[in-house]
Amino acid sequence: MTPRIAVLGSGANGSSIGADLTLAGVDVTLVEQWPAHVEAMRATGLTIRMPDEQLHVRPRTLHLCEVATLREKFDIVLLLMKAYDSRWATQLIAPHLADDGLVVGVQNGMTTKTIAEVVGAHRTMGAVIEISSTMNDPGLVLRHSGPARSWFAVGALEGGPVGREEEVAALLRHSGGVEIVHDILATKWMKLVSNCTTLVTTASLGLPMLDALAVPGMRTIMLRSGQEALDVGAALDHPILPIFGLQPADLERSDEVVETLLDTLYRDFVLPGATTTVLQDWSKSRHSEVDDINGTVVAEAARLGLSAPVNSAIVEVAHRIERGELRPSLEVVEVLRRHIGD
Ligand SMILES: NC(=O)C1=CN([C@@H]2O[C@H](COP(=O)(O)OP(=O)(O)OC[C@H]3O[C@@H](n4cnc5c(N)ncnc54)[C@H](OP(=O)(O)O)[C@@H]3O)[C@@H](O)[C@H]2O)C=CC1
Ligand SMILES: CC(C)(CO)C(=O)C(=O)O
Repeated sequence: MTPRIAVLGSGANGSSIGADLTLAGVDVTLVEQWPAHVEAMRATGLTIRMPDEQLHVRPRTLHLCEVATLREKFDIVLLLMKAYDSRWATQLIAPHLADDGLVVGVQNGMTTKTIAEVVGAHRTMGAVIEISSTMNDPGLVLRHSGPARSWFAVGALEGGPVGREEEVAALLRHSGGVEIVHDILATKWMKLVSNCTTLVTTASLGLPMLDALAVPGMRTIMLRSGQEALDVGAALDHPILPIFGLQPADLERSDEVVETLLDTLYRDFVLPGATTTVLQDWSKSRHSEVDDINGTVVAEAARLGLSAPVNSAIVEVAHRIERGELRPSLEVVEVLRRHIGD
């Protein structure tokens, strides 16, 4: 029987993957919380604009409130909501997941265990996603990195559905390169290191990623943030593993890991003018994934009796921005320095 697939959270990345699966003839349904986006996809279709090509598809769509009308169960749910929405989104879809179905957290942040707490480790698959994309208008995604420049990792937790990774990899391969990994938590932590380096740091200046990196003093703050995350990962016994298609030999020098990740991300995935998913949230007046990214490093450091002053400063600044006390701007470089104590 043809597997029934859902993309739960069809924002920038969910829509891109959903469009690729629709074009490939997969039985896929896009479930989405932004009413105007669902209505636009139903009325005129979904457009994915990439640097070298444009896709236009008519996907099957569901408003979140229509999930309750579903009769058949899904075999695989690709969860592409923001990390902070993982628990309730998994609870929402759980009654509509087949007994041997899988929920795959195709997100930033350490969401795999959260998903497993809801549907069980045996129905959970972890994933790392590297697609750079933006969605500002309903029905239209600007995908900066097409399938040839997108990368995923897929892996099961211990006690999870080991051996079924290929079912998920086969789907994601329509959207980019896929590696099956044996230590998904360590692989996701490596992505967290990259995210700590780039996401909230550059967004807090209100600039596209490339411009923010060029601001004097920023590269140092970014690398220090990533290094703290890497150090906390080491204290958690996470090995250094290659992501973004790198090889183990590329990360042999432990003092250069964060810089290599940063340079690889900027070289292979980020286009001029591209803003982070965090700045996209802020520009829509939504809160960001800061607590799932830098906040996770601070929390894990505290649990281990360590400190993470740079990530603490970044969390504090992001919370001030989200409370409306600070605007993302160049002045934030100084604010960050003061919080760090430089
Ligand atoms: N975007 C990127 O470049 C990258 C993102 N990621 C990660 O992928 C995951 C998904 O991110 P991404 O696709 O960017 O997230 P989006 O914010 O685009 O989408 C996530 C969910 O939020 C909803 N949403 C977004 N804006 C609004 C709005 N104005 N009102 C109501 N709902 C809204 C989305 O629907 P809709 O947007 O339709 O409203 C979707 O359901 C995250 O974990 C992210 O960190 C990883 C690599 C790169
Ligand atoms: C592409 C980028 C930097 C932009 O949001 C990102 O979100 C990621 O690498 O996870």
